[in-house]
Amino acid sequence: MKTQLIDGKSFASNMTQKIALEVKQLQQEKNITPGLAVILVGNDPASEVYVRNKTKQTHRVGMRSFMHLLPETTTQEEILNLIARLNKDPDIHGILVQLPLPKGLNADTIIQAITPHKDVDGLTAYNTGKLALGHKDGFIPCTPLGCLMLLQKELSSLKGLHAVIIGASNLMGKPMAQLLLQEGCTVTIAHIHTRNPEKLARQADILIVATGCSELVKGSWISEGTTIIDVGINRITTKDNKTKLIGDVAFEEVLGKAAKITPVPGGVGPVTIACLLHNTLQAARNTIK
Ligand SMILES: Nc1nc2c(c(=O)[nH]1)N[C@@H](CN(C=O)c1ccc(C(=O)N[C@@H](CCC(=O)O)C(=O)O)cc1)CN2
Ligand SMILES: [Mg+2]
Repeated sequence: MKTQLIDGKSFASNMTQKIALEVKQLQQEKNITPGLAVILVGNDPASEVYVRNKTKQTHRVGMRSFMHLLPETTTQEEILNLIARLNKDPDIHGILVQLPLPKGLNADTIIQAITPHKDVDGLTAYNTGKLALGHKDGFIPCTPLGCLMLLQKELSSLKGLHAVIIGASNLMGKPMAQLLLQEGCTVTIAHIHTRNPEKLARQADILIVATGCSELVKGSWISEGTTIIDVGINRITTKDNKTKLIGDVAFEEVLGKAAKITPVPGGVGPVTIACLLHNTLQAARNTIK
């Protein structure tokens, strides 16, 4: 079987082109320019790359970007005060706190301080509850939303398919399960305590991997014809001292077995950012009376 690559980069580029047109229309018709505030605390190099990409894409679609780069020593109270100000600022339609936060800060308390109608990461209890109830008017976390869009494009129907998700985080695994359940998939979530995850993976029509463990999923875990969404982005140093990005799936080993797979880089990552812009546009539109 020839494994087809799922091109997230071009999917994201199509999405952002459409969003840019819609931003222009919103400005012309309603005099509203969507504004996104991003809070980055500390100097995590990967987070710095993602936040830079977010800013670049925000400008590219014609939105305003408000960057808050805070030192590692910033206190919980200072971050909560900043969020309280951003919650009230009418120029800001979306607020996100880049994760992970430095040790000593309580990420949950900080995220829950974001007003739900500006929570474009979809991580507050309000938006999590909306998703669980199947309400369509909440914000859906960007990575699982992107994965769903890619699956809908690649597969004619998701109904009845067995989706196995490896990883149960609030950012990815849990919302992904809710979304696929609503699409009519039979969903299995595997996590750190799951026995024999390879056995579950072999039963998957769709396998979604978001663990942060480089190449955890081996070729022997994959049955012929599975569609794989690899959410992992792991930076490794090669023997010749170069940095390389690899996924949570041993890519070379699954070629020839999987029907389709998202590459790393160029798979899920770019679509995550496009979904952030999609949610920010929605947040701005929601302010129209
Ligand atoms: N508050 C949030 N924090 C984090 C999220 C999130 O959705 N909200 N997700 C990830 C990081 N992330 C976005 O924030 C993200 C990761 C990777 C990419 C991306 O475009 N990756 C490229 C490679 C880029 C590179 O490292 O060179 C690719 O896969 O092709 C976008 C967004 C954790 N934190
Ligand atoms: Mg990718």
